Amino acid sequence: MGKLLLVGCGKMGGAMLDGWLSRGLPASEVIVAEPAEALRPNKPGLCAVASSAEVRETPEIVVLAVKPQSMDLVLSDLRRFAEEGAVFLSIAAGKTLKYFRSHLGPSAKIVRAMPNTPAAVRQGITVATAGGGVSEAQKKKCQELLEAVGQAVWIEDEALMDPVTALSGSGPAYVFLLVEAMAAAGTKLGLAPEMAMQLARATVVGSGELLRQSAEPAAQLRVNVTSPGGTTAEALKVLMADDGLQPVFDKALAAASRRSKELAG
Ligand SMILES: NC(=O)C1=CN([C@@H]2O[C@H](COP(=O)(O)OP(=O)(O)OC[C@H]3O[C@@H](n4cnc5c(N)ncnc54)[C@H](O)[C@@H]3O)[C@@H](O)[C@H]2O)C=CC1
Ligand SMILES: O=C(O)[C@@H]1CCC=N1
Repeated sequence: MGKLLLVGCGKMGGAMLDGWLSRGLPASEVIVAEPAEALRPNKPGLCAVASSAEVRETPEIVVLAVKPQSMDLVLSDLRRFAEEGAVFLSIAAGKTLKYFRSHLGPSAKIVRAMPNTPAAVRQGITVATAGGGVSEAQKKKCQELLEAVGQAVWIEDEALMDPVTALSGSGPAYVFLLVEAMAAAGTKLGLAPEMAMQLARATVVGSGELLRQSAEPAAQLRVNVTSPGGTTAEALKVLMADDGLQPVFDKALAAASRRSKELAG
């Protein structure tokens, strides 16, 4: 034992693999199972196969980075590793510890985690929860894997993984939509589409960096932009009205959280 098996090398699995390798994990310690040839990594020392059925040696950790809808099929071949004591680190939306125990055996060691796509630039945030039987040393190893692509936060209450998925897991999409919506609104006011997109993008990137570097809370950073009687105040009257942005986000996150629960089955 000792190797790491990554099952699924798509957007998230690929980003995590890049993070591990750039953090110094030797490629020879990693096996990747990925059916899509174009996504199967071709790196010196790294063993990449089309299917986990080809993997003989029991890995120390199996990272599950396939779609929730593919999970049943993937697990049918991996139960043998659970029986040998491998730890399973799943990043799949919705799939519960109970679900994994029902497929991998009641004593399977499982960590359920929810990262996000800024992991691709090591700026992700992952929330993780460990099932029974996972030792502190095993948790630490999972934490190292997750921290290779950003921050990692542990929680005890698994039920919170649904709202976590709705907030930080899906959250990057909301921010990108905000960029699209700001650019579209600017275009409607007469800006050329390319210029509107350049301004919207730079504004979100710059604001993100300000948020990262500043000790002030987001609400104060907002106040700092808002000159009394000025332009921002007029926009915020619309965005902060009773039918403004908050009820839209309330509805959107509730829908995502509900979907996370549905994916459990
Ligand atoms: N994309 C995102 O923002 C996030 C995704 N997730 C979770 O990560 C998981 C993967 O999502 P993405 O990377 O976005 O999807 P993806 O579709 O980019 O990657 C999934 C990969 O699994 C591969 N795959 C399918 N069947 C397989 C099998 N039998 N054995 C090995 N590999 C197999 C596919 O070929 C594909 O490359 C999902 O469960 C999703 O819920 C979690 C957090 C954020
Ligand atoms: O949309 C999804 O289901 C996945 C999980 C969080 C982000 N992407």
